[in-house]
Amino acid sequence: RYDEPTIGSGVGVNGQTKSLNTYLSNGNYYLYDTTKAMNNQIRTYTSNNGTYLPGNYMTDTNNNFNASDQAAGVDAHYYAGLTYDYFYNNHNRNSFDGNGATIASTVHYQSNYNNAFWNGSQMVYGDGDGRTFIELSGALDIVAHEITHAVTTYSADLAYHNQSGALNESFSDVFAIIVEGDTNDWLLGEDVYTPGIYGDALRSMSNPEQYNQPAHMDDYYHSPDTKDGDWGGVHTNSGIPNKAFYHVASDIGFEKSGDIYYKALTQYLTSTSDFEDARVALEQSAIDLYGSGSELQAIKNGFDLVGIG
Ligand SMILES: O=C(O)[C@H](CCc1ccccc1)CC1(C(=O)N[C@@H](Cc2c[nH]c3ccccc23)C(=O)O)CCCC1
Ligand SMILES: [Ca+2]
Ligand SMILES: [Zn+2]
Repeated sequence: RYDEPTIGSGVGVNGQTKSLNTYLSNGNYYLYDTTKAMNNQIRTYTSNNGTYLPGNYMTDTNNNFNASDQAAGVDAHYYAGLTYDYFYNNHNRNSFDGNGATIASTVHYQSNYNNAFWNGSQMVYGDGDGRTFIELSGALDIVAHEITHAVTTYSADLAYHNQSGALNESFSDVFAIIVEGDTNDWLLGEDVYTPGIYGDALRSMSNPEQYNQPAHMDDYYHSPDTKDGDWGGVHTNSGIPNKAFYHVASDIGFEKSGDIYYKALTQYLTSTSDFEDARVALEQSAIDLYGSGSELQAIKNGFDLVGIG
């Protein structure tokens, strides 16, 4: 019997059916995508509500992943593929390390786990408790947010505390929004957050204050550089550069802003960059790509409006 790449189907967290790149081996179909460049692989596992990582491969006997306990894996796999495609097609980056690293995701981590994370090697997704969240891999913006953390680690490696940490967070939110690619969608996590409440989200790029984030340096949130202080409030102060991005992308669109932000992240920013350094890096990236024109002006304007001089 030959092992071979196959195309299956699956039903995601929010009930949509999608085509999946799978792999047939010994009569079982695996969430294992070998179709990307240089045979980069996208592999999706389940922790079966435990804490083992990566856990067990998610498999199916008929290549139709439509069971309710498969939905989180379907979306983790499919959205990892979409995010891989974004970085490869728009920035010629082969996976998060630029060298075809395997993208591994584990779903059903712990029980009722209301969060997700990149653990330095792979992505990990909780199922949510059904009230605050449903399975977190069901949101493309969350999957893209996590994979961008890996891109950042292999590029600027922005230290995860204080302003560099808030930038780390902001760049993950920025590429989450760009990968989703909907100019009306400035929200993060809306597809899996509070299923009982319509229209709310974890964060808003256009209106950070709506979810208790500052949108201006005047309101910078001073928090302890500790785990309990969210390392100086990295998920709070990201609202300031996030709002700047909202202004920039509203001016020049997702394609140009994506190219400027990618160049800054991969060629200019370093682990200790702060908000001012980010402005300088983004201005320089705009000049490199487009000269001193409207794109540069958009960066200046966006950062002026949030008080980053
Ligand atoms: O990647 C990240 O920045 C977040 C990683 C959080 C984490 C870190 C280390 C160990 C475990 C979990 C995860 C996400 C996040 O922004 N989490 C925020 C908000 C949040 C989600 N679930 C929560 C539960 C309680 C409190 C806050 C939260 C946080 O952890 O602050 C990103 C997109 C959605 C979830
Ligand atoms: Ca969104
Ligand atoms: Zn993050």
